[in-house]
Amino acid sequence: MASSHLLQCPNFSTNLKLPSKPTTLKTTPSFLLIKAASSSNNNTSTSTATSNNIRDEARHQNLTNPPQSHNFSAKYVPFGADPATSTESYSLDDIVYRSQSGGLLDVHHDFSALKAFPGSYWRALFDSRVGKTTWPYGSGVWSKKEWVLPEISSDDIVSAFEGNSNLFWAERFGKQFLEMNDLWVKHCGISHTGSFKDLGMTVLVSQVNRLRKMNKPLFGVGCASTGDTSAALSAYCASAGIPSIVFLPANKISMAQLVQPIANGAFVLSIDTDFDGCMQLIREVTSELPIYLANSLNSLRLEGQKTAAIEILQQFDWEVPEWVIVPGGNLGNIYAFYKGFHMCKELGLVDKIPRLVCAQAANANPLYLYYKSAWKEFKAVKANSTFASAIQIGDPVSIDRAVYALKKSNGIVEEATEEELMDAMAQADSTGMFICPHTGVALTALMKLRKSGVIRSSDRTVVVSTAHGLKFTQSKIDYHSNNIKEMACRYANPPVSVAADFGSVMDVLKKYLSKTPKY
Ligand SMILES: Cc1ncc(COP(=O)(O)O)c(C=O)c1O
Ligand SMILES: N[C@@H](CCOP(=O)(O)O)C(=O)O
Repeated sequence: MASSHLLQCPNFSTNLKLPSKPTTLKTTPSFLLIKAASSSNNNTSTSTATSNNIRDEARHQNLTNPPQSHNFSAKYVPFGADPATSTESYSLDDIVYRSQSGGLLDVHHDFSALKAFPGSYWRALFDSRVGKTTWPYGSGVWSKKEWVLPEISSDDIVSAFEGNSNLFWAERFGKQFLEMNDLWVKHCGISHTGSFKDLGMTVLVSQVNRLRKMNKPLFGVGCASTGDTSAALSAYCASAGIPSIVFLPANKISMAQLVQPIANGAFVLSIDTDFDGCMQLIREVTSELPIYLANSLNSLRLEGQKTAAIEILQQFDWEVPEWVIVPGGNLGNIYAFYKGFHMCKELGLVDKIPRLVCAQAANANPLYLYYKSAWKEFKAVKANSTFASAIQIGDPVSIDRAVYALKKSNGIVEEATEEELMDAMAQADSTGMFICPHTGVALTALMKLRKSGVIRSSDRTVVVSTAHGLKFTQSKIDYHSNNIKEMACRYANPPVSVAADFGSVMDVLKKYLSKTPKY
């Protein structure tokens, strides 16, 4: 074994000498490309010393100063299988979504290789990459590349520098409505296509890019969607020049969501069914045609989504919050959060994981009903219409993953009626946020758990906001116009129509000032 690791710093001209057994790394090395690097791609045009963009720069660094090789790797294994006894596994370069028994798959990382480096090393490495433009590590997802897709070449990555999303201190909302002073909202929807799906899609489309360069028979990528997966898929595919095909339930997604894949040049099928119907169809189609499946049934997606959990810990300087609340539909994301937290604990970055809460709309609540039956019997439901339209899902593909995550994290499932979720959204907006109805579902869960005393006033709590409110303006317009049947719209704030003359405007303002409490 060599006596030292020579790790090449991408941004600085000096090489860092690290001890051969990196057990304690007290100072932040400034940094370390632990090279991820099978260069199986055929895209390695030999760059000269003059680098003219960040991708070329990364390629040039690798050619001129080959970084320390490593043996990090990942493969597909059947979800929930005991690694000690199961022999079934697949390369990530295989096109496979299900195990032999028809069950889910999981991406399994070689923990023994990752564990050769202590938690302090990983914390310092991840921290060193935040806020940079270095390809591809400036992305919040690819800053954790060794834990995501360790073997992909940086050249094959399709990224919009996603992640690194705002962890917002909800000071006024916490104080005013919940008597909490340590409430945070992780704004995953303030993102390239306006939802957390970007985190998973950069990984999936990057892998497809690699597979196509390997001449695997893949014409394009397809998904069923309630509007956010399709937006992310079409944007990342368009950026890489890969065809995308999206199946959308007709008249069940917002205009803003519908126009995203249209604008990005996807082949859009508007199908007269619900999301579960579209999901069934895309599964059948992708087993017949050379179209790669991009829904979270494909476990690659969750590898990207799990980085939001790591990012939360990082943003708290590696302190672990008590609670993390996630709205759930197809149920991949709740497992992705569990996986991110679990990896941080297993690899010594933190010493515990938060308790997870999965929040569902009462109109589409199969997980909630299952939880309430003490996990006795799962029954898919017919999902009814909900303002939280992106989680109008009755037969979630990741049900087993969600149950696993909740059991392992001492988790809870809550639900929100239409009135509760819309009121919660309006309340949050009235304190300066502009959230989506799904975040309203998560906030309702928080309100209920505060009321019952399960979540205490001082508990550090993170609510995951999954999409941008601007995608769901029609629901806000309906609410603030008092235009929703059988809903009181208690926090509606409709505009006042007034004639265009000084007297009328003054009358209206005087009335307003006399009624409004002074701050
Ligand atoms: C905005 C939004 N929030 C929450 C979810 C739920 O995520 P998951 O399907 O992973 O449970 C989805 C998609 O389903 C979504 O688009
Ligand atoms: N909300 C999702 C539903 C599909 O979920 P996925 O994570 O399995 O792709 C969407 O926006 O389509």
